[in-house]
Amino acid sequence: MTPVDGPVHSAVRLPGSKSITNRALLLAALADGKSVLRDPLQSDDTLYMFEALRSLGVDVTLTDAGDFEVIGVGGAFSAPAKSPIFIGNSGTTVRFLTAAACLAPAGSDVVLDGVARMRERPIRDLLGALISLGVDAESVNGHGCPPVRVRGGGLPGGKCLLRGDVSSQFLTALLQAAPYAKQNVEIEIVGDLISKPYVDMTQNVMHAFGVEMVNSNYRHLTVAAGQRYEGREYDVEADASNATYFLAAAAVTGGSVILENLGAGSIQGDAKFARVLEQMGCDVDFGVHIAVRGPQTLKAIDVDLEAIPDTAQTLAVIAAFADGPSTLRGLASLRVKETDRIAAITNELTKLGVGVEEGRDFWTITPPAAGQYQPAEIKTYDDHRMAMSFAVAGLRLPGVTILDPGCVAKTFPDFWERWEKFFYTAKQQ
Ligand SMILES: O=C(O)C1=C[C@@H](OP(=O)(O)O)[C@@H](O)[C@H](O)C1
Ligand SMILES: C=C(OP(=O)(O)O)C(=O)O
Repeated sequence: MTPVDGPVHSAVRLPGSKSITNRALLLAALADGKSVLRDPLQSDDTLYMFEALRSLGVDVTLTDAGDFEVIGVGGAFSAPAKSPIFIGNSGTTVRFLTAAACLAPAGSDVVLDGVARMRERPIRDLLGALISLGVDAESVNGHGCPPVRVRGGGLPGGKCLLRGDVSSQFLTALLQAAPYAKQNVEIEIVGDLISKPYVDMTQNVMHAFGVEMVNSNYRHLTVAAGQRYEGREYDVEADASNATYFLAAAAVTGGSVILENLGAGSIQGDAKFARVLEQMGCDVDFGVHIAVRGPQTLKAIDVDLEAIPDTAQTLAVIAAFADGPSTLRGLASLRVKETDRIAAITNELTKLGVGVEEGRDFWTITPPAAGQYQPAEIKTYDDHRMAMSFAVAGLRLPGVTILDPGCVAKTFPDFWERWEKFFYTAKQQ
């Protein structure tokens, strides 16, 4: 990569949100009637969901306009056409479908499997909650990770306990399937719930498709039986997690960036990342568009990112250019994502000459003195967010090479084209 020679002033339109696309696809698939999802994300993760739903008998198509058209199955999937259904390394797809798979016909088994890393990502607590709700479900290899097998025949429902500190996707998965249970579903969260804004997003998308839940302070959540999703036209927001790399460009170069299609009304917690940059000295306009102007000198920060985990790697790289040591906390869930993200960031920032102290759930990141950064080949560990975060370092430092840049396809297949266009547009201004 070639560093930029001054502040970046630019604007960007982002593709759709992964998290919203995969929620909307599933709810539209379960709904009564037809849905059209506008501006959805087309990437590995959403295409795994798309293909899995097709295997479960859902008529879902991609239109010439780039929309997803979905004919809902009214709460009852068909027996799977494929076994196992392959879901790559998509956490949302495997967790959401593990809960919904019991809506396949009685006597059929749905098996979900993924890449080697997916076979290390936890799902035990979700299976335990489903079993409490009357579903026959198991981790096929008995180690609490995919592949999973779920027996069709419906969701009896009732009460369950669910650990909150591993992944909020377990809770989202249960809530999304819950309206089709025979009895009300009541979930009690044990311990603290992480990634809470994703549960708000779930509530918002379920509401948009006509289903209500009661969320008592993220401790006790209830969905009444007998509700049904209704097909509709639905606009998918731009992806706020993937917006962070562009905002970071403003922060580390002292430039300015406008997100053309993301604003304060977003239902994504990660849209608040701009507020974190504000604490580092950026000027932030949080209006119809989110806009960030970077300062002359970025201030170091001490911040808890438990609510917005997908922004942590972006901030780690930004912190490497601040005026002193920063501490990023609340990161325990990063250990079980696409890779062990805590270790991956420590390894790769260290190669650049940055001081990194790593704990179970935090980093303290100390920038080197000016001129003491090192060139490096950055490993990406099959993690899209490693590639996109270190693209930000490449704006400031010579000699940054990103290995396996194609791993961005998980959520942002044309990231590199848009990143280049972003700077091309910048130079025109
Ligand atoms: O519900 C979602 O769409 C997501 C929740 C988060 O996972 P955890 O709840 O496991 O932190 C996030 O990291 C992931 O990219 C998407
Ligand atoms: C953690 C992520 O994805 P998932 O858990 O959905 O695989 C991510 O996109 O950063």
